[in-house]
Amino acid sequence: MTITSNGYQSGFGNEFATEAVAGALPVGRNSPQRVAHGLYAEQISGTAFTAPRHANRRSWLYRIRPAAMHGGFSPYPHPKASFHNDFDDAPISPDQLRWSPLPMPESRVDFVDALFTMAGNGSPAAQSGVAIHVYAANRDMQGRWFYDADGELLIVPQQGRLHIETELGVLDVEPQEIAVIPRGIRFAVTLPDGEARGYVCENFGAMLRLPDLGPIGSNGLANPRDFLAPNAAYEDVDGDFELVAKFQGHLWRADIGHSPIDVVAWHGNYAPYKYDLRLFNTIGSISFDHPDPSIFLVLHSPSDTPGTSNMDFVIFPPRWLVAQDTFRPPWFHRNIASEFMGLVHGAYDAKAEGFVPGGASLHNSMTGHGPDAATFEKASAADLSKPDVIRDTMAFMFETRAVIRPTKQAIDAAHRQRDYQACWAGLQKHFDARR
Ligand SMILES: O=C(O)Cc1cc(O)ccc1O
Ligand SMILES: [Fe+2]
Repeated sequence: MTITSNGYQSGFGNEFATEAVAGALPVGRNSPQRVAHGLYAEQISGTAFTAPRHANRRSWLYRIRPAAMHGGFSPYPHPKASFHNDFDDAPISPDQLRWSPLPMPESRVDFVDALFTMAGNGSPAAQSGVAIHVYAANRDMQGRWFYDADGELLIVPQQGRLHIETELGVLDVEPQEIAVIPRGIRFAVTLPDGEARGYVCENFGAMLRLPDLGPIGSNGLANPRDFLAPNAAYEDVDGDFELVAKFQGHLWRADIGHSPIDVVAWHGNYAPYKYDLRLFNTIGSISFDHPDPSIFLVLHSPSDTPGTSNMDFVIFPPRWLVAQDTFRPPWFHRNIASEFMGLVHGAYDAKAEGFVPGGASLHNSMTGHGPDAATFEKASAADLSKPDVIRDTMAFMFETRAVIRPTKQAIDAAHRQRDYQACWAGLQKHFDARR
């Protein structure tokens, strides 16, 4: 049961239309009395029916069997009990936190069973906040599919490609690309490279969208045409299969007698998509000073407060640094927002050591952080008469308005770097009032 990609349609949030069998898409109506080829018509809405038109998302699916057809749900015993939304109320320390990469499992584990919840805030019930997970998987999802009713999934592969078969078609993604699976869409992940590691932001809040560009103008940052949604691709397979669901913070399973990847045609603007982070058009300072990292915003989930996101997805891609009389790396800072960072590739310009691909850091609201001692010394002495180029790098940040609560398993994890704060210990006192 492997479906190959049927190609992509481009544009962020477009009104897409695609059919894998000629004539399967109804013309001029959504729900004809009898759908062509004996298909069932089914709508999936991702926003309220009455959401403003610019924010309204729904798609019509023409499928072999409706989504309602499966057995009853019972609790799904996740093998490691590591995938959840228990950001409990225990006091969390304001410490700076950092982790090495999640080790590859010793036994064979698929994408869903590999998910390890690092941190989060809010809740699916409140429809606000995020959960942040990592995965290290070495097995294909076989004969089972997953959907998340609690949030859309922003998947950031770090190592190994993912072949994602969704109801609406196939996404093939590799490190330095991202995939977004909307709430409710069923999918299975297989691993063309045998193993894979990465990060997942489960967004309980408003769907991810492109930011406004303000004075930047009508182009730049992530350009809408570079977002790709799949063409319809389906299989017609019966068997004893499993459907795993995440609903209100808990996992459930049901028997299903057929592959749910049976959507022969669909149209609409509620769809999975992928984006190559290497296509990001980075805007930066060409005079002086290091700008706020909001210039690196790829996608955001707005909150009810204008300009204050439920979650901002920000990347730090390769770029030129030319600012004059400027400390060029990220400055020392404390922010109202909370910052969970990961590294897909290369090195990050604020951290000379310790922050490695597959690793993660967490700097919560008002916790001081910034360049480590080695970076500070180097950048303070750098020759600014020539530009610096940062090559071979791809760091990212999930930044949220609410404090990000690490899970107990993340705090207790053997791969947490318990000496992280030492990276600032070597910063010298240089003050001299007479100089
Ligand atoms: O490394 C960080 O902490 C992320 C970050 C980068 C930057 O360029 C400015 C502020 C900021 O929080
Ligand atoms: Fe920061």
